[in-house]
Amino acid sequence: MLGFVVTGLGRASGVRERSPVCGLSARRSGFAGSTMTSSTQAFLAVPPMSRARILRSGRCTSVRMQTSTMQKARHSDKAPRGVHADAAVGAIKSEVLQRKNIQRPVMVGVAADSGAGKSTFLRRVMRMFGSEIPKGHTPQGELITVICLDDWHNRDRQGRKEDSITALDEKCQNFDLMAEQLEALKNGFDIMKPIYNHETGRIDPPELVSPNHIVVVEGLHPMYDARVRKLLDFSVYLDLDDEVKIAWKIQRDMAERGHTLESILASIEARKPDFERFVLPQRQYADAVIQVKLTELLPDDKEGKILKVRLLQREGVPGFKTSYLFDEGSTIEWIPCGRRLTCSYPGIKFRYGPETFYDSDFSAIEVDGEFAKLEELVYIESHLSNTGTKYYGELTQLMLAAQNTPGAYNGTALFQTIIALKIREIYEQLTGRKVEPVVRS
Ligand SMILES: Nc1ncnc2c1ncn2[C@@H]1O[C@H](COP(=O)(O)OP(=O)(O)OP(=O)(O)O)[C@@H](O)[C@H]1O
Ligand SMILES: O=C(CO)[C@H](O)[C@H](O)COP(=O)(O)O
Repeated sequence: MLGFVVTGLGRASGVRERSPVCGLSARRSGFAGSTMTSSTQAFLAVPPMSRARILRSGRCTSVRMQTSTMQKARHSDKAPRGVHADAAVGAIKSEVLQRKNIQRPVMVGVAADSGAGKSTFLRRVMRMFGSEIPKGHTPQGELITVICLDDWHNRDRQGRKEDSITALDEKCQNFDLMAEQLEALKNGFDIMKPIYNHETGRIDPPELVSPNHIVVVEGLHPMYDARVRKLLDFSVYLDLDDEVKIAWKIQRDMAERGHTLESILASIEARKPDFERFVLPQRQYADAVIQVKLTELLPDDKEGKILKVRLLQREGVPGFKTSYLFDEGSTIEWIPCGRRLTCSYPGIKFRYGPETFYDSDFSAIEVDGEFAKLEELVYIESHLSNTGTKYYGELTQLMLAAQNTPGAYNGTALFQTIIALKIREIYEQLTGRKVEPVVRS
């Protein structure tokens, strides 16, 4: 038994509303400074409930420490310049397991390049579990926690510059620590996870993250390291063609961040070799891939407003019943425009069929074009099966509820919503639990 008083922990600085994932305009927060202070050490020794309270309040109170429940992570000091020396894993199982009655955390990986729509997708997923996005660095809702893998970058922005290395490079991640901490979380232990602060480009002292019913790990490399990959119950890859990536980045970075067209194109080009080397290969491991391409309904369209979106679903994944159109396993082309579905130019075309992807059995649903009226989607929904809905029309209701989000009228929202429903279904299948629908009929 140890016993001392924690003082001067400092404030959780700059806590502002942020997106569920890395690097969106709302900025990340953390504690000031980047090395482990005696107060941080003392903090690690406080029981998890008290630590959580301190973190949530953003204030330091004097806490008399009863017992030590955290230990230094084995791989914490492997990073260059010892940046992760203060990371830790729980020495005993998290009290959260009992309090929330968690049987086993279900872990989901979401991989994509920066700007590929992870935040937009994860907002849909979080809404599926009724979670408002909590404030703070890592959103920890009642049912779901979303962890950004940028937090295991082992060099800060300056360090990357000095070493001429991009954030996508495998050498820029502390995979040993990532694997150790995510495994601990999956096995029911709290962790003190590092923070990569996108506002300052620095690595901040760690934050407490506890196991949850569902833990999503998202970012550039969730399926890169075999040890992390094996922890995942389900994995998703968001796969944008270059033209679409450029169109979305232009729209965001020019409109919202004041970048020039030249600088956006240059940054995409500069990242490309490492993207192809370190991020893209993870696509082969994904259980679901959402591909976003330019439309084929308009010849030579480069604008990126009308999209062809494909949902590739791996067959045979435990708990994952693949969705299909009309008749499972057959090949279908469908133009639903007519009396039951209003279409505007250039129309809408669906395809469904089995497909071999990286030598594995997949099925693919594809939609090219835009929906004119979301309330008519129920007609499409009535021809889709295994969507994971709990009542007839739930998919349409969810699409309607998110009608002001990016891609609401095309296949990106449709397939992202189906995958969010699938994550709910997989969670239920793997745990035997039930989750109430958030949007009622
Ligand atoms: N389905 C979509 N249709 C059109 N635009 C989209 C879609 N999804 C995302 N976008 C736009 O693309 C940009 C990037 O999206 P988002 O922030 O979700 O990506 P991200 O992967 O989280 O990015 P980062 O990693 O850089 O934070 C945003 O401007 C967003 O509005
Ligand atoms: O690809 C990224 C994933 O979000 C970022 O560029 C990377 O994490 C580095 O962040 P920053 O540019 O804020 O230093």
